Amino acid sequence: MIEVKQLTKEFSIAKDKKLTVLKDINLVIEDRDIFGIIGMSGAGKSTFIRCLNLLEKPTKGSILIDGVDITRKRGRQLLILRKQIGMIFQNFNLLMQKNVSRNIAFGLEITKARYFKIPGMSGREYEELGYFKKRSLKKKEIERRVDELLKLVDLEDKKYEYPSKLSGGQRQRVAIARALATYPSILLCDEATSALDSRTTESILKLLKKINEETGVTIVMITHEMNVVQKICNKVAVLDKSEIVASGYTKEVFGDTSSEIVAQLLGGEEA
Ligand SMILES: Nc1ncnc2c1ncn2[C@@H]1O[C@H](COP(=O)(O)OP(=O)(O)OP(=O)(O)O)[C@@H](O)[C@H]1O
Repeated sequence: MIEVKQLTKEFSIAKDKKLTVLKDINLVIEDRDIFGIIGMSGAGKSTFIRCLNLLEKPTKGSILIDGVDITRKRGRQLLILRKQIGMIFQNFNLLMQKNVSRNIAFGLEITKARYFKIPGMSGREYEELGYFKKRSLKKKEIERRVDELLKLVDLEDKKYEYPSKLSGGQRQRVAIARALATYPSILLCDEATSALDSRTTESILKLLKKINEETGVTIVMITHEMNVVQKICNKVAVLDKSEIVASGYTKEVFGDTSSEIVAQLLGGEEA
């Protein structure tokens, strides 16, 4: 569970001048939710999602993941916590000089085995596998995980292909596999389907839903595409001028005809 408490983010924009981008945000995202964050351009969506994995440091407030306040962690503890959060982006951010298999393996190769938290594995099993040791994963272990992920995202036939030879949808599948490689419990999606056509968007959403159901990963997505939220988000929060103005089950939030901002968003009047 993610609990966001009184989160405020200010940017210094000039001497003695601050811009408040997030103001006193309170939000609970439950395990296995597919949670959408929507709002007009400039509302603070990107800043919010970047605060969730501490790419931006909150000015005030706390972010608790399973009860642990990540804003207070430093060094090795922060590294371990960060492994619980994967992220995908609008422009995929793949390493163009590496093939699909190496892109997916990248996070596994640079992470010490003890930073992994494999779901369902007991302490004893970890010990037997040497997961408490300082070593990196063995080549064979990495290959096994890469193959598992290729199967999950349905790209087994592209294992040795380079990103330049892939379609946008295939690139996003590689990015999803890479983000999930270290067994995160949370996947953040930053406008993950905005660069894709409607058919490809559909197939990526289907994949995300399948992954959510099969692995139990919690998904938090920011998007300006209302149809995306309607298709897969069970819950949604509306950000308007730095504040959460509505949140709850998608059907209820979108069904609230008295909300001007919801009407604007659904009417496609996004700037
Ligand atoms: N590093 C920064 N320094 C100063 N201002 C910033 C910084 N990052 C974002 N902002 C400002 O914060 C506000 C919110 O930006 P943010 O990117 O979070 O909004 P958004 O809802 O994601 O918008 P969009 O949908 O257009 O991407 C904007 O006014 C933006 O200019």
